[in-house]
Amino acid sequence: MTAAATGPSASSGSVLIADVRPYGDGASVDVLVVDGVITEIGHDIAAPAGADRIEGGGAVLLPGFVDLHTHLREPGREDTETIRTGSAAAALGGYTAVFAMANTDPVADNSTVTDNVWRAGRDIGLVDVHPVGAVTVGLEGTQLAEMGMMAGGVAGVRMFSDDGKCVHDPLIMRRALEYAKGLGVLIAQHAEEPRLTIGAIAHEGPTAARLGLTGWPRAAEESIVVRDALLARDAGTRVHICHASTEGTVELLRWARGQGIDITAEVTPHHLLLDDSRLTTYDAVNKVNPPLREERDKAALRQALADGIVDCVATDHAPHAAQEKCCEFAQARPGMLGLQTALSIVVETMVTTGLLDWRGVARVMSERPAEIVGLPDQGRPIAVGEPGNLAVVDPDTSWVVEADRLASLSQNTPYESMTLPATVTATVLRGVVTARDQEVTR
Ligand SMILES: NC(=O)N[C@@H](CC(=O)O)C(=O)O
Ligand SMILES: [Zn+2]
Ligand SMILES: [Zn+2]
Repeated sequence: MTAAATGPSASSGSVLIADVRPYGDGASVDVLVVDGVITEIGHDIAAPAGADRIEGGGAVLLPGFVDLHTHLREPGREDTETIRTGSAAAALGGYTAVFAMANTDPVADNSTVTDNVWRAGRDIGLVDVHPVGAVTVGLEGTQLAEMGMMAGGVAGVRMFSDDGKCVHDPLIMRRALEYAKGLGVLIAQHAEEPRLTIGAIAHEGPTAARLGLTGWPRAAEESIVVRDALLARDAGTRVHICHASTEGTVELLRWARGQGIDITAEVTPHHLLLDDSRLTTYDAVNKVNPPLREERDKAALRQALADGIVDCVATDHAPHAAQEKCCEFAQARPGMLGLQTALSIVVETMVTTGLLDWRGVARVMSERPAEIVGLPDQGRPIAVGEPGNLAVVDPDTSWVVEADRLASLSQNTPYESMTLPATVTATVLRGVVTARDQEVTR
C-alpha cells in the first residue's frame, strides 16, 4: 500500500474507549485500539500500560466521519482558515478524513500544491487531509490539469474537482472523465450551467422575486447533472455530484441509477436544514452556492439521503472573512462553515425525524464517502482488526452554536445561537485521540 492509502499521518496510538454503544445498538461495551487497530471489543477490558482512555458514558460509537468536500483555504487565504484550524474544526466535528478542495491561491492544479497540502495535514495530524486536485488549469475550464502527476505524487490525489466553478464545457468534461477512468480517480462536479446563473445570488423562486434578488434556477444544476450522467455513461466511468440541492436533481439521480449509470452524489447539512425563507433578513451568512432552495427540495433531499439515492453528507465547509460576509448581499461571498455542526444537523434533520438510525448515520457520514473515493482505511466496520478511526457521539445532549467558540478562523455559520442536538465528545484517528470534550489534543 502507498503512504496515502493508509492515511497521511504516520502516527498511531492506543486507546481504551470504555462504555460505548457501537452504532447505538444494544448494551455498552469497551473498545480497545492498540497501535491504531481495534484489537478487542468486550466487557471490562484492561487497558495496556500507556494507553489513553476515553469514558464513553454510554455514548454512541461511530466510524470517524469522512468529508468529501471541505475548503481549507490554504494556500492563499490563511486569514480565513488554515490547514491547522480547519483540521481542528474537522476533528472536533468527528471527522477522521477530509478532502480539501482545489480552489486555493495558487490553485491546487499541480503536484507541488497538492503534495504540500498533504504534508501539512500529515504534520498537524488531527485528521487525514486529502487534497483534491483541480480538473482544469487554474480552474479556468479550458485545459486539463496534470491529473496523473497529482495522482502519482506523495498525496496520491484520488479526487479531482473545479469546485467553486463548473467544468461547463462538455468536451472538456468528457475528456476529464476519460482520463479519470484511466487513472482510477474520481471527478466531482460543481453542477452549475454558468449561462443560467449570470448575476444569480439566490434560488429562483417567489422569495427571490419578492426580495429583488437575481435568481439561480434549479435547471442550472439539473441540466449539468443530466449531461454529466450521460457523459459518464458513454465514458463508462463514474461522476460525483457535489452539493445536490434540488428535487429535480434527486429525480435525475434516480433515473440515472435506473439506467445503470455510475453516478454518486452528496448533500450538505445546510441544504437539509435551511431554505430560502432565511433570506428575508438579507443577511449574507445565508448566501451559498448552490443557493438555499425551497421546502420541497429540502424534503426531497432528506428522503433521497434516507433512500440512498443521495449517497452521503458533505459539509462544503466554506470559511469567509467578516468583510466578505458583512456587506451587501450581492457583493458577499457564497459559502458557510460546516465541519463542527454537520453531525448535529444530520441528527436534527435525519435522526430525530426517524429517517435514519445510527447505522444510517455511519453510512452517510463515513462508509459511503470512504467507498466513493476509495479510502481503504476509513468508513470501516467497528470490528476487531479494523482501523481505529472512530467518533464518540453523545446523543442526549444539546448545545448552542456560538461562532466565536468554533475552531475555524472564520465565523460565517448560519446556525449562530441555534440549539442543536448531539455532541461529538471524542474523535480517534488511528488510535490517537484528536479531540476530546470539545478540545483538540494537539
Ligand atoms: N459553496 C460555496 O458557496 N462556496 C464555495 C465554493 C463552492 O462550493 O462552490 C467556496 O469556496 O467558498
Ligand atoms: Zn461548489
Ligand atoms: Zn465547495
